[in-house]
This record gives sequence, structure tokens and C-alpha cells, in this order.
Amino acid sequence: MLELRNIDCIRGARTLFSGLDLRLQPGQLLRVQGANGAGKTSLLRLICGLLAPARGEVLWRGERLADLREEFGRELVYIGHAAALKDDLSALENLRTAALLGGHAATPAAARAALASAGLGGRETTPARLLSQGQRRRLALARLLIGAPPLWVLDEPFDALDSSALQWLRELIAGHLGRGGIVVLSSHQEVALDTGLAPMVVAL
Ligand SMILES: Nc1ncnc2c1ncn2[C@@H]1O[C@H](COP(=O)(O)OP(=O)(O)OP(=O)(O)O)[C@@H](O)[C@H]1O
Repeated sequence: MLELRNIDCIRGARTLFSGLDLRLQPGQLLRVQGANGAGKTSLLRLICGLLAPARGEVLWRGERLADLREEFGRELVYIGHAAALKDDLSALENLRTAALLGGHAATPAAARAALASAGLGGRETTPARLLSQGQRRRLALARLLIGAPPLWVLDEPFDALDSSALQWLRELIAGHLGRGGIVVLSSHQEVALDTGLAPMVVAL
């Protein structure tokens, strides 16, 4: 369903990895590991079509990303390491805007429900600049609950989360995999996750 064929990734003068092949099935998790600067974020961005490989191709449902663009955008949610929030918008506005940019219009009720699930009930109208780091991560991750995109690409999703948020995210990921979704994540921490299919690991 998601396939990388013979991928080379070069940033600046450095080859970060070359000849990378992998194929992920519905319900499968890919963990991307590596030291700082090894190329984890680059690989995630490449999978999202935000970075072009120097060689090789990424395929989604058997078609090259380059030929898919908009449809692929709706099937994907990418949560970067730094939560991409607009500081002056409220939590609710941030979530609805992020969902809309990803091709999913969220009703106020759906967005409120997602915020409540993320532990941000009562914070709907709080401007993002007044949220703590962990609350900002929760807000960014609430996007996972809107529109049911099958492919989740998460850069260091466990960072800054307290134990209850960590448990919430673990359950969210397990549920998504159980429904046949695909999750690609980078993580410095070894967070135990319930996965049906054996997870795949790429160590850069
Ligand atoms: N736009 C760019 N131009 C040139 N080099 C870049 C660019 N972006 C990233 N790099 C370099 O590519 C390498 C890999 O960066 P990347 O962010 O993918 O690593 P990472 O494994 O995610 O690191 P970390 O664990 O620190 O987040 C780094 O050496 C970085 O300096």
C-alpha cells in the first residue's frame, strides 16, 4: 500500500541513506530510528511527498506520489516535530484550520469532540500561545481524529506528552492499526505499542 523503491536521500552534500526499499501493508507500523541528524525527519517528509528523493520513488496504492498530489493529501496526516499552530488562533480554530488544509472540513462538534478526546476539553477558545508544550502537542495530535485519513506520519509524537497523553496516543495508534491504517513514526523513546502485524523498523 505504501512502498519505497530504491530511495536515495541527499541533503546538502550528505547522503543520508541510499537504496532504501520498503513496503507497508494496511495495519502495519513503521518505526524510524536513528541519532540526531541521521535523517528521520527527511525520510518522513519524503514519504509525505514534501521532499523529493535524489533517486527512486514513493508509491501509494501502487501509484507514484508525483501523480497523485491532491488525493494523497487527503489520505495523509503529517504531524511534524514542531506543532504547526497559529499562536493567535484558538485551539478549536487551529484544529479546524489544520483539518481543512488537509482536505477535511470538521464541524465544530467534531472538532470539540476531538479536543475533548485529546484532554483539551475547556480549552477550546484558548489561544494556542497560552497552551503549554504538552497541550500544544495534544492539540496537534487531535488532528488524527478528523477525517479518518489512512496514513499517519508522526515525527517524534511522544515528545512532551505526560503519561495520560502517552496512553491516549498509544491507544489511538493501536486503534488505527487495528482498522487497517498505516502509521509511520520516528521516536527516540522505546514506547511499547500494540500492533497486530509485526512492526517494521528502519534504523538510519
Ligand atoms: N534543507 C536542508 N539543507 C541541507 N541539509 C539539511 C536540510 N535539512 C536537513 N538537513 C540536514 O540533513 C540531516 C538530517 O536531518 P533530519 O532533520 O532529517 O534528521 P533527524 O534524524 O530527523 O534529526 P533529529 O533527531 O535531530 O530530529 C542533518 O544533517 C541536517 O542538517
